[in-house]
Amino acid sequence: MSGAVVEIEGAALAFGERTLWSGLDLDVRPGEFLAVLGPNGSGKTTLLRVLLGLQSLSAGKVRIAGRPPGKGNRRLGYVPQQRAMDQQLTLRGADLVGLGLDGDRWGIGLRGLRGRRRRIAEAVAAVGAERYASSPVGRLSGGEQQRLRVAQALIGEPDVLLCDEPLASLDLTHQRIVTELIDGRRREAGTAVLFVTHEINPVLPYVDRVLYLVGGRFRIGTPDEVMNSATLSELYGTRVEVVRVGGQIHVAGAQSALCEDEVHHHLEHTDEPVP
Ligand SMILES: Nc1ncnc2c1ncn2[C@@H]1O[C@H](COP(=O)(O)OP(=O)(O)OP(=O)(O)O)[C@@H](O)[C@H]1O
Repeated sequence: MSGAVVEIEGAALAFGERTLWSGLDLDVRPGEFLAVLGPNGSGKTTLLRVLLGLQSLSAGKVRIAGRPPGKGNRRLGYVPQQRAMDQQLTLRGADLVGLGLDGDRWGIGLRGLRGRRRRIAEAVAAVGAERYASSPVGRLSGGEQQRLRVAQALIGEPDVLLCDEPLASLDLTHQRIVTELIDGRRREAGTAVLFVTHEINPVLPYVDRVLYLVGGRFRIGTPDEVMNSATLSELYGTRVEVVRVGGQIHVAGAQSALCEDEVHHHLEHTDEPVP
């Protein structure tokens, strides 16, 4: 036993002729914060789907807390990519958060019910969502819905938290609230965090290691080891300039190396920070 809570060994994933990544070996320790970066279509979400047991590997194996993914693995929390919820959805915010407790043994009776209510209230308060916790989620803004999803993922006290661009629709204040919440959880409870993001800067102070995927290749290391001109130039196969300004990382020049149209489209603004 390596002590890692996520163990990925010799993993490969291909769809038809296209290999997203192969030869991926990665152990994630309890409490570690791993940022998963890479351009559109590089396989970031697919990696999370493998860990969730929703996608099988083409080769290799994956273990979460020593067990295969899927199989009722309650050790996982998941914050999906932001998608607007159906406006007609009448489920209340607090009930959405409470779904994260499903499968917990609350027992029957008032004590179980009170305990459940208290935990939901605490989770709602932790993301600052008290004001709208009783409203139907379909009527809430994208950012409000996203804070409830984070509360839902954390309430089950997971050993591993999988986040798919959880900051995408949040303003700067709520980006900070959510990242500090996730950071607090991993520090206090040793939850390992795999955080897919296009933008490393909002989480840079927390990141222990980066997994950077590009066109079937990848690098794993500390932000300093991966987010530098030499490493990213090698990964993209062209000259890429990485500059640190005021504690932030800016990447320029990667777009010319990317051959997929959608990637060009995504990166067409030269001053946009490249993932
Ligand atoms: N079940 C599938 N069958 C075939 N191709 C798939 C399947 N699932 C994903 N893909 C393809 O694999 C590629 C990687 O998708 P994925 O969603 O993992 O990328 P990503 O890195 O998360 O991208 P983005 O930054 O755009 O969210 C995409 O080209 C996608 O179309």
